[in-house]
Amino acid sequence: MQSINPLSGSIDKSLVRIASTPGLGLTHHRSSPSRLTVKCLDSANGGRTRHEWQSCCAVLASKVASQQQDSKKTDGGSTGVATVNGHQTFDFVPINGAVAKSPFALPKPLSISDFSAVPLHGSQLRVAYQGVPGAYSEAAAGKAYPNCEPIPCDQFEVAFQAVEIWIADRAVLPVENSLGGSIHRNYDLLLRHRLHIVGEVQLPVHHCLLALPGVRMEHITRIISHPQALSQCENTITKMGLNASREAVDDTAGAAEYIATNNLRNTAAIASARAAELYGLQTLAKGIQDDSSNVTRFVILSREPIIPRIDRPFKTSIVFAQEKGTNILFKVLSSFAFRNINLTKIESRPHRNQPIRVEDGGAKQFEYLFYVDFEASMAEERAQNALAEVEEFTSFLRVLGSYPMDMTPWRPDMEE
Ligand SMILES: O=C(O)C(=O)Cc1ccccc1
Repeated sequence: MQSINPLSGSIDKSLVRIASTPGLGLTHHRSSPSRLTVKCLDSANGGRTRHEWQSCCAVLASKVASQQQDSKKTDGGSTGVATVNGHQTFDFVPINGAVAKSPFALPKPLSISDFSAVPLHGSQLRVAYQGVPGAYSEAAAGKAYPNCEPIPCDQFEVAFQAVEIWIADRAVLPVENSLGGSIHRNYDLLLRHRLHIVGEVQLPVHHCLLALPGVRMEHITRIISHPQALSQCENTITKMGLNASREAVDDTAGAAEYIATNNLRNTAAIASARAAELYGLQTLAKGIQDDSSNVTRFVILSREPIIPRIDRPFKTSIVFAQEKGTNILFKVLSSFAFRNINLTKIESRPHRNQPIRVEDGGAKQFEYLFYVDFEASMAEERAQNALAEVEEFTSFLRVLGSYPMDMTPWRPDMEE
């Protein structure tokens, strides 16, 4: 029997090779006179080590800082110029006659082809999230690390990469919601990348319907938001009798920012009260989620796993592929049941590396990967024994992380 390393917890079998993210190299170019951008290269084209990355980032950061100084001088110093998270910003601009904080006053999201170098801020933990300021993921980052520097990214993939290339220390990723269910794409990303889950955050989510100041409910013909937010509010919106199309965008706060930036008077966003404040929108309705107890679960990702402990409640997340045979899933689940280990989640996803198995008689079976969360620490013998047994029924098994459970007492009226 193969032994399990309780730290990394990985038991990769040679039969199934799940590709880890290739090593990334770094180059930089100027995309505009005042903006330095960073491009990623595959390691095959001359990748760099982690330490080289760190020094590259530091060099880039100082170049950006000096460029910002230079452009401030040449611009002659425009009124209301400020700095947020080390980014040059413009403080207050009028939107539709109202004085609101400009979307441009907030840190710009990192994008995959244009990695703006983020200044390194001493010992402050940098937490990457998908979206723009005001997104629920930013609130989740703040709940996990109250003094962190949140780093907005335009895609989840970019948030993963930001950690992998040391631009950020952690990434925060929504994985499931009590009303909307699992965020499937993020399960796939967990497998594709080699980051470790080091924590979880459960965030009560209270959605608002936001529009430009002066816009009334009857003007709204379009509602835009993150697909999860649209699905969490679907019944309420239908009951409100709004004759509006729904459109999915990358994140809730991004929807609010889009309305403000484009002065869209027929469009409303589903987003947080904080997004309304940041982008100068008014709240047409609040608490529009279909159930007041609407909670989103986020996982916190890091380059290194944490050391599992037994002095507080821990959860462990695994992913596995079944070995050929009968009742495999039942056998796997019974490995936990016999040891009184509670399962909190099971999710199946298509096995993209090997989506179909052709049986002897020609029947085609779809192949799945199973994601399971259970309430035990990898430091516990019962968890190690359960996984050793699971390994016998699986062709691939990986521990995504063993981490403290979010035990924050919860009330439906807790506002985010
Ligand atoms: O779009 C956001 O604000 C996110 O952080 C993703 C999300 C969307 C809806 C509920 C919880 C998280």
